[in-house]
Amino acid sequence: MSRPIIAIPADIREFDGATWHAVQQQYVQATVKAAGLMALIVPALEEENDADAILDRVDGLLVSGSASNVNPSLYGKEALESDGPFDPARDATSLPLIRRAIDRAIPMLAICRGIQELNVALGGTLASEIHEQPGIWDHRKPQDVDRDTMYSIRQSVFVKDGSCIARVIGPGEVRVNSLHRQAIADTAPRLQVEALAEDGTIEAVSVIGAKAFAVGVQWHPEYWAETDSPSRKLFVAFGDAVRDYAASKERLVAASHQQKAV
Ligand SMILES: N[C@@H](CCC(=O)NCCCC(=O)O)C(=O)O
Repeated sequence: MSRPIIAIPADIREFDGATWHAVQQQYVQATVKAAGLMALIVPALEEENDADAILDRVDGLLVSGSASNVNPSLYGKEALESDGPFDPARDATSLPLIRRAIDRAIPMLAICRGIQELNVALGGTLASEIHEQPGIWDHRKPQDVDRDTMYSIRQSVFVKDGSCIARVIGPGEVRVNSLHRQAIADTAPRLQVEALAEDGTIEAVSVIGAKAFAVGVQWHPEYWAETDSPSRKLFVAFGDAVRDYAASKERLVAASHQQKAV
């Protein structure tokens, strides 16, 4: 069987005087090297999206991080300039893909902005500038440092016993990186909280009743997926779920061909 393929929704970025559909290398690298899959970058379209047309052709969905923020209008709040930068095309592409992947039991891993999109897609809300709240740490990415330092593992989160993530990386304390200004405020009804930071920030969720791997993490397992054990385990588990889905799809196709041949 050839490598299963996962969809990664792109961001819209502007550089060199042009508009680009972009995904950071670390997500593709972790997909190929740690999860053992192939990645398909999905253009970010503000209109004319067709989530099912994409999902018909892949075996999983990886929703990546991004410096842009989900537009607050998508969770019932007024969008202030200070809530930016925004990426409406990314929002319009990711949220339908997330909802349809869950409906169709297609494996999904959502990272950082991705867990925030997952929460909003299922009816939850986000809090901005969480470091300004009393008792909440500064989870933002360190400034003016090299990328390895920016993504350095520097925070403890506590994985709930019996959770989906606990079955992958074990319950209890795990060390992770942290690069976000927003976080889940009201958890969507269909999500269960799976890990918390010491300051109470929600760091991981899973979809209640999901028929496939459907997990979101606020940290960045992709960045150290080849060297950090919990990061690698997450990507291997995602890869295994995608391979199972691809194999079941192949069985269905073979069975329908057999039926036609009779
Ligand atoms: N914008 C959201 C999500 C943060 C996120 O995905 N961070 C990844 C960092 C990407 C980069 O800046 O290179 C938030 O701030 O909460």
